[in-house]
Amino acid sequence: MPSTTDFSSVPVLDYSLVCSPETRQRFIDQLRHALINVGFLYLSNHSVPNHLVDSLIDYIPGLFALPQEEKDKIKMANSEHFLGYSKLGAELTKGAVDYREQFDFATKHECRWKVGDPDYYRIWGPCQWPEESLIPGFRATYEEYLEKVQNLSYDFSSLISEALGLGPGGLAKFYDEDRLMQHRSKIVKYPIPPPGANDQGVGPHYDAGFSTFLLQASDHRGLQVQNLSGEWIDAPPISGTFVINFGKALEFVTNGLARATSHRVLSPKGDTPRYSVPFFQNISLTTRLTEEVLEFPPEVLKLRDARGTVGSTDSVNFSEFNKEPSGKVNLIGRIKSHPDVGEIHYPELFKSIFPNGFSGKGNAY
Ligand SMILES: O=C(O)CCC(=O)C(=O)O
Ligand SMILES: [Fe+2]
Repeated sequence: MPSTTDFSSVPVLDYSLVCSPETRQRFIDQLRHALINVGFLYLSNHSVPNHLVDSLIDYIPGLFALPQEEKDKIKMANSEHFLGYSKLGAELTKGAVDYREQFDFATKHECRWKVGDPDYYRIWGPCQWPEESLIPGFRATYEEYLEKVQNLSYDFSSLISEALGLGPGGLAKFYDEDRLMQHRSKIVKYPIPPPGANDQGVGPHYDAGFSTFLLQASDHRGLQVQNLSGEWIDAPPISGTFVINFGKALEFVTNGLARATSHRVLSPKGDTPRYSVPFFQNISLTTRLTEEVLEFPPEVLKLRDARGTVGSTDSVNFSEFNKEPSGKVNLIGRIKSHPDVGEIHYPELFKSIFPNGFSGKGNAY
């Protein structure tokens, strides 16, 4: 049954409340509500400088306007780390084609894999960048942006932990030292679909990790999130904010206290494309979530019970968290989203996921 705490809009939280001892608790209370009952929030007055966000946004149309052969030089199929360019229609959600074009990037990282290590150690590694002379300054701007969002994501993780009654360091054990961590981000273009085509920008899905920091980089509606009764609620762009949502890993380790909320993007209407830049905060590759039990105060658990059960959604999920290390779960997710890349770089795992080869339809994410 849907509960009375069901939401009809996504709450906006003002990060500046955290800075003052008089208002900090108000922020924590709002965050607790968003974590348990919504799974999504907007964050205003955040710590990533506006000028950096604006510079990144300014680069985006030019990035997609690079000559097709330059984009193809850095195609994702080159990369065992699933980093690089995916042309329109190359990605699947639940077996259906997403109508978007994108570049997957990530924070700086040296791949840790060596012979004998598990295959999922190879999922993180260096990015493929477009030729500097064709888009001067883009790489440095985006790298600086990623570093700033990464810092915000760690600060925010402490706030999540506090909001759930674990104290500020309660989630620290899920991250390795910086050298061993990588967080992913991508720059996405949702073009206007041809007349008569369906409007799946990206189909309903959950994110995998702890939290996602989404920059809506153009003034288009399209992002929608599913509430407890299954209705799709709009999350339109609000200038100066990030949309933050929580992923399956956080839901899993908090025993359902934090919600991973299903979301989707409808293709834009009008005559200009929609752009967005999600940042996915990862957790340690080697963590096995079933081995990490967290203890929550009873008053926090009561709030989860008051929420009631979450109705079924038509989202895909990351059900393997109950048996595999986090890196392996992510690798399986990447292969399902990008089967062509998976088949090249992880042929054995690809075969176990798609025993009859990939038909273009079926059980993909
Ligand atoms: O483009 C957006 O607004 C959201 C994208 C998204 O949910 C994702 O890539 O996981
Ligand atoms: Fe998402």
